[in-house]
Amino acid sequence: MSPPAIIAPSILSADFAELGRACSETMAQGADWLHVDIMDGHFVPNMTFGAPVVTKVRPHVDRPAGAYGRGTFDCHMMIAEPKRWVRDFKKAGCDLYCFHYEAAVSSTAADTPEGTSSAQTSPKELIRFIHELGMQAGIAIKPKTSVDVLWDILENPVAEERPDMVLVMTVEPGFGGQSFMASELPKVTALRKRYPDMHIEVDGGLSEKTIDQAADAGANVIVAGSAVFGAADPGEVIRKLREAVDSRRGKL
Ligand SMILES: O=C(CO)[C@@H](O)[C@H](O)COP(=O)(O)O
Ligand SMILES: [Fe+2]
Repeated sequence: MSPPAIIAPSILSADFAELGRACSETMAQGADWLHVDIMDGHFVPNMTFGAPVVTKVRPHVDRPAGAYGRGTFDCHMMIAEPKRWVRDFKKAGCDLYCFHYEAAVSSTAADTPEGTSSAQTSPKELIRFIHELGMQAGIAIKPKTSVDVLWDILENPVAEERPDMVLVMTVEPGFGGQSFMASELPKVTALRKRYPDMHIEVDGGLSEKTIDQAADAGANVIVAGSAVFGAADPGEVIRKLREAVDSRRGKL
């Protein structure tokens, strides 16, 4: 049976002037995780914030012990140098560090604040590093990236080098409020068929209108920004997203 629904509102659509309060309120309305979009203006044509903001927001949300518990900070790293920021985000309170496959395979040497090189890292080395620091590791793919790039990474016999979650983007990364791309769902279907127990996250354009398609394909971690933060009753939206996923468990 596929894992239960995890609803992860994207705080990109929250009021940044009230970020701590927005996070604690969303959790009280029934969210499981908080999805934290980190954008660097290079990997995507937009910027958000870095580890210092995560450090300040983190204490507003309780985090019970154990992986994937309520209050998990699911950091979606839309950044050109994913290896460079792993330590900072760990210190800031990130629980799940989800980097982009495209960034990992194309990142080039650069100096870190410690003066060491963050030269090109293979996805498996990056996953191992994230695990060594005690975080869960996710790997994300953009719409133009084939799901086929993931098979070798997922089939790695070394457990520490395998991701805990795959994120299939259902919009081009960079902005909230875009239209859902159903064209990406065959990737989810293929992943769910091979990996019944794995967390598969979808991100971009998820709402009460699009959740049925995503849930049918087998997604269980649902990111929703504008649909939750723009709703008159965010708790009701979270409840409906959860129900759509959980009602399909065991039928996929
Ligand atoms: O990563 C991203 C965008 O790049 C997302 O997490 C969006 O923030 C989701 O927003 P909605 O499409 O749900 O409004
Ligand atoms: Fe995201």
